[in-house]
Amino acid sequence: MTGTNDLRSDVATAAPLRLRGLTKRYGTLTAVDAVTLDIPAGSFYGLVGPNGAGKTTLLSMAVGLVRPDEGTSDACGFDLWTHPVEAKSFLGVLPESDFLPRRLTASELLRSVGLLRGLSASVVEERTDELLDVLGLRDADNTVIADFSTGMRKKSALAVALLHGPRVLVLDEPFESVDPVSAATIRSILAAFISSGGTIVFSSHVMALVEALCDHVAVLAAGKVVAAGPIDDVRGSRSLDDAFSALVGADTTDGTLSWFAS
Ligand SMILES: Nc1ncnc2c1ncn2[C@@H]1O[C@H](COP(=O)(O)OP(=O)(O)OP(=O)(O)O)[C@@H](O)[C@H]1O
Repeated sequence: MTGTNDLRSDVATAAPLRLRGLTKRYGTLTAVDAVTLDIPAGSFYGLVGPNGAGKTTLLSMAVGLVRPDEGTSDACGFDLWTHPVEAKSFLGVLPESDFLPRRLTASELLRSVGLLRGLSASVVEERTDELLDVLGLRDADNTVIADFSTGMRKKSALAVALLHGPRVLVLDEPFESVDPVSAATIRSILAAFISSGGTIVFSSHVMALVEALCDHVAVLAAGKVVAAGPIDDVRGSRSLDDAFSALVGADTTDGTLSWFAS
């Protein structure tokens, strides 16, 4: 059996995230069907697909939140299920669902999470202060999370994902419900994270955002990867929007409902 020290020596060269044959079934539905993807080091990787394509299920399996029926996920060389503590230490995760404790303020949340993740009290204080300022949450710090707007919760969850200094960020719809000013802030934070050598995987429905931010993209449809790779290869001479429609099937309805004219 390979020991943790042997595995750790491979961390520098291992792919930040390596998915092999990930499959999840719910009853007769195969939500994710044998997905294999390598997320290259330093990439800004977009995951796109229609509603119900399996993006959240795939990302949840990739980070160890949902157990796959088949397949594996490795973060920096550590399997999420056989070496979860090591694997998760490299990951910063923004899940889709609202998991935040409702009775804490953002700073109470960050302090608790930081200490639970083994950071020293001084580092936790420093990073909490910085995150509250950068994400514009300082003025809301006399408000508990239960009274936050959806966008404020999203920014608090992003702060939680960033706190321990992960190498890989896995973000499910990070820009959903976020106002344009906050979205610009989040974009700058993500760009700085990439510049400092990090890797990001994020899901989105907004093709313009994926085109503006990402160098790689995977298109998921009905649980399967239908295209993946450098974004220029996937879209070819088309816009990503057009490539997406061609890959997943364009909407052929004209949007008219029978009672519109009555
Ligand atoms: N816990 C669950 N139990 C049963 N079915 C589920 C469960 N979670 C997801 N599904 C189903 O799996 C499929 C994929 O869902 P998923 O949320 O992963 O898609 P998605 O691409 O993230 O969708 P969206 O873009 O709408 O957020 C859907 O048909 C969904 O109904």
